[in-house]
Amino acid sequence: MNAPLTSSSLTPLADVPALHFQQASFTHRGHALLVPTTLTLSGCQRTLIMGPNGAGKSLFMRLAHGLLSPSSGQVRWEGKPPVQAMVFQRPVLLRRSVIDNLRYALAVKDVPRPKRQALALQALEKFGLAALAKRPARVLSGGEQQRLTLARAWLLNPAVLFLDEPTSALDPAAIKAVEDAVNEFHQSGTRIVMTTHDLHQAKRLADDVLFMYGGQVLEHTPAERFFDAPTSSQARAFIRGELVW
Ligand SMILES: Nc1ncnc2c1ncn2[C@@H]1O[C@H](COP(=O)(O)OP(=O)(O)OP(=O)(O)O)[C@@H](O)[C@H]1O
Repeated sequence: MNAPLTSSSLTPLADVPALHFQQASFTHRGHALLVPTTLTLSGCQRTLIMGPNGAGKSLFMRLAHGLLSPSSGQVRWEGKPPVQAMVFQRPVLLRRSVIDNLRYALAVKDVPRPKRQALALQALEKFGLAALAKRPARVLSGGEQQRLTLARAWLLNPAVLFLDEPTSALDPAAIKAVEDAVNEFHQSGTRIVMTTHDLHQAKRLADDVLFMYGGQVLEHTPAERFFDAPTSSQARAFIRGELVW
């Protein structure tokens, strides 16, 4: 990460509203992919969602972000839904230049045209992409594309940033760049909700851990407690590397 983005694009963050799952479930063709779940995400925590393949982590996150609606129960923000951004495992970018991807995001956000170029350039500088500004976004390497999606999210100044396995296809240096960015979002007051399969990454980043298995949230606890003394046998097996699905 380079220089801080001083003229933060947009308004400072107010307190991040709580997100309540109230008996929220998701069923598909008679299969309960998320059993009725009640929990609250609050504050500016970095919540890491862990669990084996198929546990329901992405599904949970899509429900939280509003990309899916629960089959029963509610997923509800306390008050007005905040500005949110989501970063996926495979970056979703427009077939445009690197800088145009950022300018477009600012246009959608109704940032006045004269300000867009300067803000986009600052974000590129911050995420180490300035030299690539004019390159087509889709020819960037995986790590560069992920940095671009983070730069775009940064310009949106989200109160909540969802990340679905954002580093699973990246090399160690690119992983570090993403983790540094996540921490900068966190320090600027953004709540982080992120899935990962990497226990070491979860230990580095997590304030709290949400552990899922078979469409259930089995644990939602402070990270230290989760790693030192998980309460479920499934989480203990997962931490030992013995729970595959
Ligand atoms: N929109 C959907 N409609 C129907 N089934 C879905 C939907 N989303 C997810 N599923 C199913 O729900 C289950 C959980 O999927 P999900 O992607 O949430 O798992 P995950 O824990 O993120 O797994 P992985 O670690 O492999 O990414 C899977 O069996 C998947 O096929």
